[in-house]
Amino acid sequence: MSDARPDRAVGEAQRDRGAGVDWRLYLVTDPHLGGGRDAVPGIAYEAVLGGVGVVQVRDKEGDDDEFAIHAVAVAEAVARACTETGRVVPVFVNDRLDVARELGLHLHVGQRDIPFARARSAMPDHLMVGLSIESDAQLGAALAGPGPVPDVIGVSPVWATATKTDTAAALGPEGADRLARAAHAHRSGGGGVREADGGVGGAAGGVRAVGIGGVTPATVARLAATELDGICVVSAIMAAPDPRAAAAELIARWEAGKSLPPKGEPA
Ligand SMILES: Cc1ncc(COP(=O)(O)OP(=O)(O)O)c(N)n1
Ligand SMILES: Cc1ncsc1CCOP(=O)(O)O
Ligand SMILES: [Mg+2]
Repeated sequence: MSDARPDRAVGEAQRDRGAGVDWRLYLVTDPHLGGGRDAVPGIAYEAVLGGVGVVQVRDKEGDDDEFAIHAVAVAEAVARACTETGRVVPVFVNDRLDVARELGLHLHVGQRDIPFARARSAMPDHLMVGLSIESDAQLGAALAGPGPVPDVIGVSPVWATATKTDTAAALGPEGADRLARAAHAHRSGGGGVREADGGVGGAAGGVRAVGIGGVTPATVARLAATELDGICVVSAIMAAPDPRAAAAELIARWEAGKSLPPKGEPA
């Protein structure tokens, strides 16, 4: 029997699947930058101990069976770190709908992957589906309704990056801020994907937004000054000599950036 659920009725509020998630620091894994597939679970474990709140398993090589074995290893490592820290860290699968469904993990899709609406309707209702957004037009289409909207958007790319070169043009922090504001302003059906809650990851309501592409310790502060709920990194953690320390530094810089007064206002 299929896990697919019918789309919610028009006018019905979408459930807030991302409530309670710490969106401030989202790790997307990469086997090459991490020193090979076998090294990735250990890096994800260390990264969660350092403060990563969301993990996405991304591996463009191998078939679905190989990917699934890899994703299970990463998810188990994240679960171990969660047991030790008492945190809850969701694990997303990049691109591969069938693997996400089979393993009961969340899914992230891009504009050139399976269409969001198809992914959403094929995924169990309790699991999140994230979507990459590269432009105002793409965000407008994603929020146009009346169907479900993404649980989180990856605003992509904020800056050009050597990690992924087949991207749209860089949005810059101003573009990322504009898209995050528009995502937060979205209210689905009967009241909103989430109400403004003031919790971890920002006080805004609407659809959550993380910024990806070229985020490093040197650029975090610039994004902390935007409406984004968090930052999303690959190389800043996967290629770091000490992934736990790298994650801790990124979170510390995000928090330090958040405590700075907005531009133009006195401290
Ligand atoms: C959180 C997040 N945002 C954006 C992306 C990029 O997705 P996509 O454009 O589909 O590119 P690939 O990662 O599949 O190469 C992402 N993975 N995660
Ligand atoms: C997966 C992805 N999607 C847009 S940019 C990117 C790669 C980001 O890598 P890095 O954090 O190393 O710049
Ligand atoms: Mg993709």
